[in-house]
Amino acid sequence: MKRTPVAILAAGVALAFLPQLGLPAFYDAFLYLVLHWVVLATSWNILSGYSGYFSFGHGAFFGAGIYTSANLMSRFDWPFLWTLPVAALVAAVLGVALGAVVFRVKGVRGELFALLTLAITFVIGTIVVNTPLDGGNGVSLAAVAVPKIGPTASSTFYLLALAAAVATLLIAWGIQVSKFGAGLFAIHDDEDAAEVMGVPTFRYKLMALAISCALAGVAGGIHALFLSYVTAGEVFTITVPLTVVLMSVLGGTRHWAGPAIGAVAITGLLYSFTAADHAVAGKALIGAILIAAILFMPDGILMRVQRLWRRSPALPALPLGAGGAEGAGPLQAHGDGTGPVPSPQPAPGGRGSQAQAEVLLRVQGLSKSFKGVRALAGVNVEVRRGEILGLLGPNGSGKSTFINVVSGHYTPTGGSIWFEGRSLDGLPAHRIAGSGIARTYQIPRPFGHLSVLQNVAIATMFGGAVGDPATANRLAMQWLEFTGLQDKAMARPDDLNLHQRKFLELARALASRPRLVMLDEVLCGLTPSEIDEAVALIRRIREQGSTIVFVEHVMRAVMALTDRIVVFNHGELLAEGGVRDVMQRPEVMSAYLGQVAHA
Ligand SMILES: Nc1ncnc2c1ncn2[C@@H]1O[C@H](COP(=O)(O)OP(=O)(O)OP(=O)(O)O)[C@@H](O)[C@H]1O
Repeated sequence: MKRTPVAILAAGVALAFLPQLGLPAFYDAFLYLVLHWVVLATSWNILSGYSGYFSFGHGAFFGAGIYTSANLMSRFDWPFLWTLPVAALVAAVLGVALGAVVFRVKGVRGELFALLTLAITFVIGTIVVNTPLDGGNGVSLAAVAVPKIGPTASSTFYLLALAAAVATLLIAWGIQVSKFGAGLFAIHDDEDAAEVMGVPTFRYKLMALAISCALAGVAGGIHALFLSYVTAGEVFTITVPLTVVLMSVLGGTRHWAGPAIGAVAITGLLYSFTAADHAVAGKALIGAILIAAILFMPDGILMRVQRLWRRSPALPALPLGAGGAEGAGPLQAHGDGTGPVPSPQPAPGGRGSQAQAEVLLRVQGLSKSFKGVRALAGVNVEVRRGEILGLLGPNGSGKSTFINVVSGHYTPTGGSIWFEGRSLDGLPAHRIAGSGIARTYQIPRPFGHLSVLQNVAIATMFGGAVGDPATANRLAMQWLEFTGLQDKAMARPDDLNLHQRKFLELARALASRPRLVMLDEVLCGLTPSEIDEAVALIRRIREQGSTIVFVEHVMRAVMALTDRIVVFNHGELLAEGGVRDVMQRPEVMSAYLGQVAHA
């Protein structure tokens, strides 16, 4: 069994004996509040810290839990403990209903998402006040019996919050080290790139929101009875979201334990000042600490401590598996069918034999317009299994748009796409990736907070359907060996030069074991010797079985690599055929080569 969950459980069991010491109720109440904020901050972090969708609506879900439990207890005489699962469910359903709408709108990210979730808090608060749920007078729970879990009522609340905190931390840890967590971290850094690499972004965000809300709902349910009298004016405020954001940012949002550390620090400080009758001074001090933390520890206390511990300032927290290279085994000579093994047979349809090869990708009448700009105007293209098809054309002729539409990054305006005989029409990008198509970006788009190894491991997990992060890390290491980046496995993408970043794009594309790879100007910006290296690598990619669509302006690479070319001009197919034949044609010379000659 893994050490972390055992440690969390052991700490939980040890803390459960605290009430046996017979401490004054004051300490029970203080510890209850600490654990209460641990649950709230950690649950917030599961969506907002991991995926980067900063929510200011946590008060709404917490409040939904409070009012669900309060009403079930006061109106329907439900036993307190029975109300907790319902509080979790109501909060989760509320979150899913919100996410199902909001997560579909691409524009609602960042600050817009934060503002929208805050607005939801006030809307729900207004509804609660103006309905019998609260009625404007609040709900009194003075008559509700506190279950006898601990020796006293205050110790019961402490034990309930402890159980909720242990469960929440275990869930947060489990998500962080899982494939699900890796997908959330990828969404955090570049949602569109994550989707194109096979991460089901919509489903993952919805799942994270549902879990986050359910845990907040449980915290709310417990807190309702702890308060014994609840009013909407105190529940549906900005205080809850603001506090959990501060706690998580202080502790560190990229680690399951970060928000808990922040919660302990801030609650402890606030309480010690309140107890000493210096509440205002306490709040001012916390403000100062937060400003200092944001300035000097922008990744949070935990990350800073981890860096000092490892004496490696560049090393980020490792969300995948047991932690980066430790999980990466030695390169397997022939792998298990998912790593970069040499193809036992020559690739079907090498140079000169494409006429007989099966059609892998068929694109018919494909068009794409951007508010009046016709980027693709009904092109028909066939890509044959095993070939390297060059996609050429002057600037703005629609080459990148072709890749963007086929990979699902953009929805086409018209036409149809068939891959291995199956229609891709209407499929989301992650399902297109899952069906065996990978792409690189003209300007590399690595996940900036993840290591080079983790970047590739994500492609292995989602495009390559590897479920276990440790296996994904091992396979990712093989792809780094294949592209010559093995020495950079633990570096951040920011530490790579352009050449290495382009090769990282290639490694990520290959790691999903695609049957079709679309390379968008991978040679752009490279030196002549780097281009030679890349050309050799692309040959090796074809040799190990992939079909390649190759968008490129570097003509010597096009000449060296392609079996056939198609030429676009103004979003239309201008010519196609053998590279030497097509490039001699006058219409191509004037459209494409003419422009290059004048460039
Ligand atoms: N997201 C977008 N919004 C608006 N217009 C776009 C968008 N993407 C592409 N276009 C337009 O579509 C046309 C085709 O662009 P595209 O990037 O596909 O050309 P390209 O052949 O790849 O060019 P280059 O060789 O310079 O990369 C251009 O006029 C471009 O301005």
